[in-house]
Amino acid sequence: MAQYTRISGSVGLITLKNPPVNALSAVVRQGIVDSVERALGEPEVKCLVICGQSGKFCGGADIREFGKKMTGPPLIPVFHAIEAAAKPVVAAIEGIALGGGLELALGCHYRIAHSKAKLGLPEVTLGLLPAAAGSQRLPRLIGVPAALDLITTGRHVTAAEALQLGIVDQVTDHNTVDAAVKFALSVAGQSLDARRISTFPCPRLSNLDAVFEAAMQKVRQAARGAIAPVACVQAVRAAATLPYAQGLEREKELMATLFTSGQARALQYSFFAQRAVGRWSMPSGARWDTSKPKPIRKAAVIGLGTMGRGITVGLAQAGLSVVAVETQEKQLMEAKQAVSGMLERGAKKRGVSPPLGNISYSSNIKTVGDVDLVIEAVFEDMALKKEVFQQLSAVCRPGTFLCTNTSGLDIDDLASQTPNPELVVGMHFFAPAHVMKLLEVVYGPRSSPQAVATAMQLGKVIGKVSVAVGNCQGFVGNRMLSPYLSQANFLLEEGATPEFVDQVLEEFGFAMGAFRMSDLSGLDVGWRVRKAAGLVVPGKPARMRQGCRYSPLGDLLCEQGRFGQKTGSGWYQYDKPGSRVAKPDPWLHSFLEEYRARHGLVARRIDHQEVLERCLYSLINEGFRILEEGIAAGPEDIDVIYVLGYSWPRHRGGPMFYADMVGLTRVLERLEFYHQAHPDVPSLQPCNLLRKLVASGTPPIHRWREVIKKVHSQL
Ligand SMILES: CCCCCCC[C@H](O)CC(=O)SCCNC(=O)CCNC(=O)[C@H](O)C(C)(C)COP(=O)([O-])OP(=O)([O-])OC[C@H]1O[C@@H](n2cnc3c(N)ncnc32)[C@H](O)[C@@H]1OP(=O)([O-])[O-]
Ligand SMILES: NC(=O)c1ccc[n+]([C@@H]2O[C@H](COP(=O)([O-])OP(=O)(O)OC[C@H]3O[C@@H](n4cnc5c(N)ncnc54)[C@H](O)[C@@H]3O)[C@@H](O)[C@H]2O)c1
Repeated sequence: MAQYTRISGSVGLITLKNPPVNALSAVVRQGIVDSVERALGEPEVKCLVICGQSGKFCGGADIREFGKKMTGPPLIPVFHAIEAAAKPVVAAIEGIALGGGLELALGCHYRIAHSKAKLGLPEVTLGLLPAAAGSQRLPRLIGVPAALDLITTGRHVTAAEALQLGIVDQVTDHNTVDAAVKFALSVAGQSLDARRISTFPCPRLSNLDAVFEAAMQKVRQAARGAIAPVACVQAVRAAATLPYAQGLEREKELMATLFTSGQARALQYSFFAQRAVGRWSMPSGARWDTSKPKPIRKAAVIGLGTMGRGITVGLAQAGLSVVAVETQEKQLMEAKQAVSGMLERGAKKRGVSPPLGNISYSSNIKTVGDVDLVIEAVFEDMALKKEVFQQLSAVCRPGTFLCTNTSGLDIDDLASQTPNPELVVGMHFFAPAHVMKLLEVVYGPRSSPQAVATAMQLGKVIGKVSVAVGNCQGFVGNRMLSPYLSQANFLLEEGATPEFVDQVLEEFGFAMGAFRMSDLSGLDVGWRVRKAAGLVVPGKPARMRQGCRYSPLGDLLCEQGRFGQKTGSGWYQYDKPGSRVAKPDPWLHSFLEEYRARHGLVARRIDHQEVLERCLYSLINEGFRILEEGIAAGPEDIDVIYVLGYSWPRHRGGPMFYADMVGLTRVLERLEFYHQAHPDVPSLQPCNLLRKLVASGTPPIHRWREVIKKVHSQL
């Protein structure tokens, strides 16, 4: 609702009330209409202030209303009525003014923001554009280049930047509503002619075509097939080239296409999924709302290689004390330098001082005796990790949580090295650990709910989206990647090239195809894992292992010292070791031809559809297995992991959402088809849960949990 009160006799105060973010639901919109009408009708009222309750101005349109039948007054006429008012209307912006919230403020005559407020038009991140006249008013207020930046990226700006850009008129450190009331009284009675943004001409640009061409090129490159950023550029172009009323028509037209698009559905699903994963549960029945985390003030990181350094930076930046341990003196010195550099660069960007003093470095594991939680990040070697866990158990005080950053080793096996296995969980970060948003929190059968809650909470403190998952080889993300990569390899054996497979996957929206990604992460990583699993055995018949089809292509490349970017060659060639520009490699093509000839394989023409279906559907099938086994609680968990950790295109929601969009019947049919053609590839055999979902009438994704529950109760 919107509450109307009178302040100091002559100020009408409208307070938006719709927790948690005062979104503009039908009731709130109606409340604004009624309150504005009332205030304008009261002769004693000289000016109006609009604010939001609980220190939040407004989070925009109510996203939960999208997709339902629209009721209540539409936003544009509401904002026009405010702008047309003969009494000054001032927006008092505390906390947030996002999307429709900022558009509401732009409809007001003045805007006063608290210094801690964040403003922005993030509609593009939901597959939309600011269609309550935001795309038309903002360029008129701050000019085309700045408006293009804000609208196409959806980034939030601070109050200070908003003031600099001209979005707000004043910033205050004090009570914003008081400041707005005072301000409103000071301008009451003055002409409002120069305050109605819709009447402003859009600031002229001499190089208009060039600016829009550059903007379009930029969004097309970054968007990887997303349609909303393109529509945002088109809408701003309309503001720059058309009168306001016609610009609004164009905005409406563009929004109509976006509003019902699959991409908008996917992005909005993704928005809610990222919030839903915080409400985790374990098969034991333990849940986020019944498990209390322990506060973590001091943490230790063991092993300061690629991952340990990033984790140390993340913890220190969040204000925690960190003991950083590395046994190799040379590595320790290098790590100290690298960590300090990362902290300094990060601090410079944010205009704060680097928290260098939060970290103490040591080569002695005994220095971690007084920490609350340890994150181990030594080499991916079970024997070494077990030794480290035994040492930790001896030196840490009772109750210290012991976490491992292993990429996929058995958490339970590690926990068994300690007298308190309930304190052990996986905290699986993604490289670079201080940048990537995803954290897989892995619980073993003996991990306590408090250990899970603590790791989830710590993830939140350091700015991650944490997803709780069960213990299995590779956990959720890497486990699903395995059949995807296998299919990519099989396709090469059957006639494709790395360039073609990558092109198809990149056109789908991945930042990198399977082979470019493998070259970046290092082919030796998987090789080591396969060796440890007994799959790389010289002299064994090549294309079968443990009764299943196996492609030794990656192993053969590693035997040649081709580890990817780091060695200057892998699936592609690079100018020099460490170079990032992948070029097709004629050597690799002849190597593939020789390989096929040696194994009696005849290269055939493979089309886009086959590449996409075999890579994606095998990955999705593994996702269904993970749900069936209860390793992930719901499809949202898997989708968040893939969007945030594996560059799955956000506008496609995630693998499980994509399966829902394609249609489960179709996914099942195609898997059956491919499995028939490749009976020695078990990952193509449709899993039971997928069959059950299809058999139960292919319910939409938000109802899968009901079927999953039934499957679990039958186990
Ligand atoms: C043809 C039709 C024409 C339409 C006209 C277009 C109008 C306009 O241009 C479109 C929009 O405004 S589009 C909108 C543009 N606005 C945006 O894109 C802003 C989106 N919101 C955010 O970015 C963040 O939530 C905040 C930064 C606001 C708060 O962050 P934080 O403090 O970390 O908190 P948190 O954990 O993130 O959220 C807490 C709870 O609030 C919930 N909720 C939040 N916003 C909601 C909303 N608008 N609605 C509903 N619910 C919303 C959220 O789901 C969660 O509840 P859950 O039960 O746990 O799921
Ligand atoms: N690199 C990635 O992309 C990535 C991503 C997620 C998880 N992981 C996992 O994180 C862990 C670390 O990987 P990384 O890539 O940072 O490895 P890395 O080789 O870069 O670093 C490992 C570090 O551990 C140190 N170390 C070894 N034994 C030690 C001991 N007993 N005490 C203290 N330090 C010791 C080594 O000197 C080295 O500096 C592995 O388990 C890996 O699987 C890696």
